[in-house]
Amino acid sequence: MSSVSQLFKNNPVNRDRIIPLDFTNTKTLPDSHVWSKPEPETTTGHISVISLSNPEHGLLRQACEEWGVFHITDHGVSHSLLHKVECQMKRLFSLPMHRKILAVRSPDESTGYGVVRISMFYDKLMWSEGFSVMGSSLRSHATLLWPDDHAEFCNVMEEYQKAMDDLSHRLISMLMGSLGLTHEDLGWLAPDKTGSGTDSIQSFLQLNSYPVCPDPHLAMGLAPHTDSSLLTILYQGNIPGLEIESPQEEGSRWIGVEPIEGSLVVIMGDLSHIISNGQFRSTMHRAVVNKTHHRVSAAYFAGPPKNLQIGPLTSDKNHPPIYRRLIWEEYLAAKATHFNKALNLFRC
Ligand SMILES: C=C1C[C@]23C[C@@]1(O)CC[C@H]2[C@@]12CCC[C@@](C)(C(=O)O1)[C@H]2[C@@H]3C(=O)O
Ligand SMILES: O=C(O)CCC(=O)C(=O)O
Ligand SMILES: [Fe+2]
Repeated sequence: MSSVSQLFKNNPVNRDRIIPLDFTNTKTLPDSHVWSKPEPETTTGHISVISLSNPEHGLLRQACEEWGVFHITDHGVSHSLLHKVECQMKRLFSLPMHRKILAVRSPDESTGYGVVRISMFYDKLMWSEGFSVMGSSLRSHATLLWPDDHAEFCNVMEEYQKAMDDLSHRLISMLMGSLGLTHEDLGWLAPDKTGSGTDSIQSFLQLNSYPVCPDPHLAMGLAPHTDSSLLTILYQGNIPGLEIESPQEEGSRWIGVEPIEGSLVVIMGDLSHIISNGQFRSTMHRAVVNKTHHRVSAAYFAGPPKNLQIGPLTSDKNHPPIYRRLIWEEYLAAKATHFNKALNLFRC
């Protein structure tokens, strides 16, 4: 068992915060899902688009420092695989509730159907449902959803995870390269040819579904949070919904990250903020919902290998480390208790 899975055992979610509302049978927004008065209109920003065929370190670094988010093109993940992932997500979330519930995540488990874990930190419920995949239990959960017909779903998700493993290795190397770090500085980041063993990154796949909502201005798809990963690779199809907090007006303005056909979105996580000694921004983001389109997204979270200590990689005497060293599991445990205040607990 991975130590991240062990962490779920130690931090179980309250059972009543796992099963989502049956959205298909809900024609008006229940009070439990009403968030706030309407906020100011979301604006759009110039989020960088970086081609991985010829990435420029300067541009990459600037995107990580200013926004903490960027689009990637020429990433090598085929259109046909992205299309298959989207179809399989829609297939899963369109199942009737009585069937999805068969694969519900148990309170101390990482894999299965349910609401996202951060739900426990908010009084109101979110207008979303998810399917989380970690480790080897994908097939057993998919069998519960489709007793005779789960092979296609599993094959597509396994192929996608493999593609994301490769891509995240490349991205992590590039990002660290943009900070002037070499493979010697980062032994473990050097691509692991086998993709296995203790040296490989740990990952987690979260499939999100945001059903059509009767009153989107009063609902929340996914509440504001930062990701606890090194980085997250998000496939959001072509329906807008992802928003990031404005770097200039934190806490008051949200900027929509408009989908770009065939691109993927990279979101810097808290651990990249730590490794870069506070230079990379781990952006607060959220997902909003809409009245006409069912939106799905697939978020792949990449973290360091099991039990590997990470910390600020800086030898600059003028900028001593501002965070202490930690392992991913330790950080996730802090996040599971202190949520958005977790990062501060690791400041030197
Ligand atoms: C590996 C992880 C990242 C995550 C917390 C978790 O331990 C498992 C669930 C992940 C997820 C997926 C949806 C959004 C998110 C904020 C959440 O509630 O659960 C992330 C978590 C995170 O980045 O902290
Ligand atoms: O669906 C989205 O656009 C955002 C998903 C996300 O932030 C997450 O899963 O952590
Ligand atoms: Fe996120």
